[in-house]
Amino acid sequence: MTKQNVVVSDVKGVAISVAVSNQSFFSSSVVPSHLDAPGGCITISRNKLLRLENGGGARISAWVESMRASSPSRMKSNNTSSLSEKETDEQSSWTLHHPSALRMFEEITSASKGKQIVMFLDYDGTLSPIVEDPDRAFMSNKMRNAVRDIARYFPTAIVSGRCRDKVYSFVKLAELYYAGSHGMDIKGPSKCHKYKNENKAVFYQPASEFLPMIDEVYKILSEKTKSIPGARVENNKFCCSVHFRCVDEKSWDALADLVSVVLNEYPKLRYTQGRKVLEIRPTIKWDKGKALEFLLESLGYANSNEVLPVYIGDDRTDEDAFKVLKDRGQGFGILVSKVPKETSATYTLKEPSEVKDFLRRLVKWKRLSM
Ligand SMILES: O=P(O)(O)OC[C@H]1O[C@H](O[C@H]2O[C@H](CO)[C@@H](O)[C@H](O)[C@H]2O)[C@H](O)[C@@H](O)[C@@H]1O
Repeated sequence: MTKQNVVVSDVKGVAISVAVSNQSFFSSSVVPSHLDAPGGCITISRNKLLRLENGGGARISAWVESMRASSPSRMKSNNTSSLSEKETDEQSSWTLHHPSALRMFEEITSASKGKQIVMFLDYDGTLSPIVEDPDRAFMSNKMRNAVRDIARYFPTAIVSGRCRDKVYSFVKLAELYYAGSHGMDIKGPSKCHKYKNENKAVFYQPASEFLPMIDEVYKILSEKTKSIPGARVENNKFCCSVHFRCVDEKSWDALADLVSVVLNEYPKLRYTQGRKVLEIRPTIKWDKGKALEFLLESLGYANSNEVLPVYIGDDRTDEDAFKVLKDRGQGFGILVSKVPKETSATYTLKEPSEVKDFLRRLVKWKRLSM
């Protein structure tokens, strides 16, 4: 399989990275059918890309293509009996390369010998199930108890695209670190804590100058998207989310067009894509991966071999953190997904309930080994 990276760039330099393949494992004929698009980039076939480049609305088409790649209406059942032979092969190959973190539990705990595990947890789709209304993405009490227990033994951070206050209002655990707005709003625990290197208050907001701009764009987008039924804009403080989960697919190009026109007026902002959401954010080089590095440094593990970071997340934006771990050759990224995705994570878990099982097992193992 040959693969070539192409960047489709809009007039203001908002770049959409497109991985093109001739006979791609992740070609468009496969991805939209039952997958969320892979982390960090959308993958489409060369023919489709040429059609996009030659067409007048290449930029918008590419946006919509990317949005379609995570369409629920195109998702097939997870029941493997409804998958084609090719898809079943892909599923098996993916499981082989990204085995279950539950199945590889012993490998994970042996790798932690003599090291401090530091736990990083994404929120939506990882601790809480994905639901239509972002204001009702509650985590269960059982999950909260599992996270509370984990934090008793390991420094634990919630790393979310949501604004920090909002994600805190869902998690409600004062003993955790929180990195909201895709890591652009970091704060240490407010409750008494006890880890070896926790001796200073942690607080960092690398995008504070963008606050008025994001607020302005949030107001503009909220107003303009009123014409598109189901569209919803969420103010995440240092970034904002344009949700299209409840927008009819026929209106996606109108929504993409609208967002793109607004972004053209703000060259210091860019967008990335999550699960049925366009994330509008500053162009600064800061993401969940940088937040992970910042937190490790704050905990005294900047260049240390005595730490084993474990990051669990389900979204494309979590790929930045998986990549940091891969590049450091340290710790494990665990992707929450039932279906194959291109990822830098080492292991997988299928859904939030498996995340809970994994956290509980880790706590049990730690208690027994003390
Ligand atoms: O980094 P995360 O904690 O995963 O946050 C990413 C975005 O999550 C939320 O949106 C997603 O979950 C919603 C509730 O389940 C769902 O309705 C939406 O379609 C998903 O994209 C959150 O609302 C966004 O602000 C976050 O950026």
